[in-house]
Amino acid sequence: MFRLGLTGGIGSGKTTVAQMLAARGAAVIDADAISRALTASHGAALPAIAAQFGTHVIGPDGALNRSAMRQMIFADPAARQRLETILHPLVEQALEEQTREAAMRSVRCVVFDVPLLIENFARWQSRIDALLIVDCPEEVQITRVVARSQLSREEVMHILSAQASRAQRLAMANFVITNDAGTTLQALEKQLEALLPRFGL
Ligand SMILES: CC(C)(COP(=O)(O)OP(=O)(O)OC[C@H]1O[C@@H](n2cnc3c(N)ncnc32)[C@H](O)[C@@H]1O)[C@@H](O)C(=O)NCCC(=O)NCCS
Ligand SMILES: Nc1ncnc2c1ncn2[C@@H]1O[C@H](COP(=O)(O)OP(=O)(O)OP(=O)(O)O)[C@@H](O)[C@H]1O
Repeated sequence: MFRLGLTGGIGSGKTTVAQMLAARGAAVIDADAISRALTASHGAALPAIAAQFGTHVIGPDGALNRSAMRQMIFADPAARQRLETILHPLVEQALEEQTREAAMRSVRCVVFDVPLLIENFARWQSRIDALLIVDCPEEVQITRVVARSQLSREEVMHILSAQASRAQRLAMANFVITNDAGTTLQALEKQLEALLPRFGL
C-alpha cells in the first residue's frame, strides 16, 4: 500500500485533489473531517475543550462554537497550542484506526489529507512514502476562502500566518501540483493523472 501525504495551505485545493484521488481508487483519510467529528455535537474532544476554555465555547446544539474558537485561536498562539494539544492526539488515534482499516481492505494507495503536515513533519516523515503539495499563491488562497465562506480577508490572512509558508512546503515536496488562478479543474486533474502511476494508481 503506497502511503501518500497530501497537503497545502488553506484554500489551496487539497480537498479537491483528494476527491480526484478517491475517484481513482485511493482511500482518503481526512484530518480536518476527523477533527470536525471530534468537535461535533457530543464529539469526544468536547469535555476536554470545555474544561480548558470554558463551557461558553460549546453552542446550544452541544457542538463546538467554531466561529468563537476560530477568533480565539488565530489571534492567540498560546490558545491555539492548547486546542491542538487536546485535538491532535485524538486526530492521530483516529488516523491510525482508519489506516489499519484501509490496509485490511487491501487498497493500493492511502492518501493522508492533512492541513498541518509540514508543521508536524517530524511525526509524518516515517509514515508516508511521498509528499504531494498542492501549490497556490497566497492571493488565490485568500480569494478562494473568502468566496466559499463568511470569513473576511483579514481573518483568512490570520489563518495563513499560523501556517507554514509556501516556500517551506515546496522544500519538503516530492511532487507538486499547481493550482493557481489560471488552473481549471480539468488542468488540475491532468496534472494529477500524470502522477497516478507513481502512487500505485
Ligand atoms: C478553529 C476551528 C474550530 C475552526 O473551524 P472551521 O470550521 O472554521 O474550519 P475547519 O476546521 O474546516 O478548518 C479549515 C482550515 O483552517 C486551517 N486550520 C485549522 N486549524 C488550524 C491550526 N490549528 N493551525 C493552522 N491552520 C489551521 C486549515 O487549513 C483547515 O483546513 C477548527 O479549525 C479547529 O478545531 N482547529 C484545530 C484543530 C486543527 O489543528 N485542525 C487542523 C488539522 S487536524
Ligand atoms: N482549480 C480550481 N478551479 C476552481 N475552483 C477551485 C479550484 N481549486 C479549488 N477550487 C475551489 O476553491 C475552494 C477551496 O478548495 P478546497 O476545498 O479543495 O481547498 P482545501 O485546500 O481543501 O481548503 P481547506 O484547507 O480550507 O480545507 C473550494 O471551494 C474549491 O471548489
